[in-house]
Amino acid sequence: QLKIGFYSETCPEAESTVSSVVQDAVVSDPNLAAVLLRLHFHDCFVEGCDGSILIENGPNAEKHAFGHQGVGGFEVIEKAKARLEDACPGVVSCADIVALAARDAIALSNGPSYQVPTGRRDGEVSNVTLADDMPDVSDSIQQLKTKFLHNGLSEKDLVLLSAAHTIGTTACFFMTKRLYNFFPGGGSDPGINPSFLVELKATCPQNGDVNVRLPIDRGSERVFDKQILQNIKDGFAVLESDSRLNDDIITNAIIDSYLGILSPIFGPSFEADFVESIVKMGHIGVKTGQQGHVRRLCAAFS
Ligand code: HEM
Ligand SMILES: [Ca+2]
Ligand SMILES: [Ca+2]
Repeated sequence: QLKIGFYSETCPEAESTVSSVVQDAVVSDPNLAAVLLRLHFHDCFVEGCDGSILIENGPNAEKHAFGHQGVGGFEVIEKAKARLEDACPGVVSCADIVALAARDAIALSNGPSYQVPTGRRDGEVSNVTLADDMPDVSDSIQQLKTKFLHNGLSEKDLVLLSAAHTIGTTACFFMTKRLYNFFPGGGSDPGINPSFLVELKATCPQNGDVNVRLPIDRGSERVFDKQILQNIKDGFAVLESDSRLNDDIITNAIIDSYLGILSPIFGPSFEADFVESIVKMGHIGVKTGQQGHVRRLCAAFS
């Protein structure tokens, strides 16, 4: 139902406007690339890619859900929306702006460029309980697979989309359990490479400041590349959920396929397959045609 260039007649400058707003934002704060990419994931996984996460309708708004902890980039989306309301009022949906911004963020991080099918309409619900099934860092590999499958995404999509952690940072908040309380009696995740464990504990000491941030892809936090997969394989994953991809023969083999371990010459392309997966993610539960509406302000239903 979505199509590439949906706005080519109704708002020809739609995509270039989003690109220029995202570019300005990332130049002034490089980490916004990661933030915008994450925002697209969190939007799509709750009620579909419909801008539901952008709504600010009080303490029970979806955006305040625990599962959305740390999500941001709202001001960038709202700025692009304001420019587009000036240029072509009531035409470009907030849901599409989120999807386009994620694409631009990847390109600005030296990742693959791709075309985004557009034509999403904005959703009309927002409730904190709707995000209860968001994937969690502490989920088992089985839970992660199930949550992705519920959104029409395969094990391969799970691996490729988790590799979005090739850019960005996490707060120590998400590390505490993994470093100090992994088992009921305490202790750390045995999946962490011992030399890395020392490093992680130094950055996130027990009872330390949980707001301290560290790169998720060790040594490559600003570049969109497949280093994250090598790090995961070697026990250098920072996020617990990424490390869980090692726990399963299928996801393990998928990681290996991109690292050229199974077939050094004829292996699949990480970049090309990532693009396929993120475009697929961008189709989750989309509203098109007469469904939903196009908001005037991304944070409000009207
Ligand atoms: C598989 C399930 C996933 C889990 C459990 C998960 C969890 C997390 C957590 C806990 C953080 C740190 C947040 C913070 O401290 O601010 C994070 C960051 C991030 N996630 Fe995920 N994530 C998952 C999948 C994805 C997917 C599918 C994408 C995009 C396609 C994505 C993109 C990102 C990005 C880019 C960041 C860095 C954000 C920043 O620098 O502020 N994640 N994720
Ligand atoms: Ca949504
Ligand atoms: Ca990287």
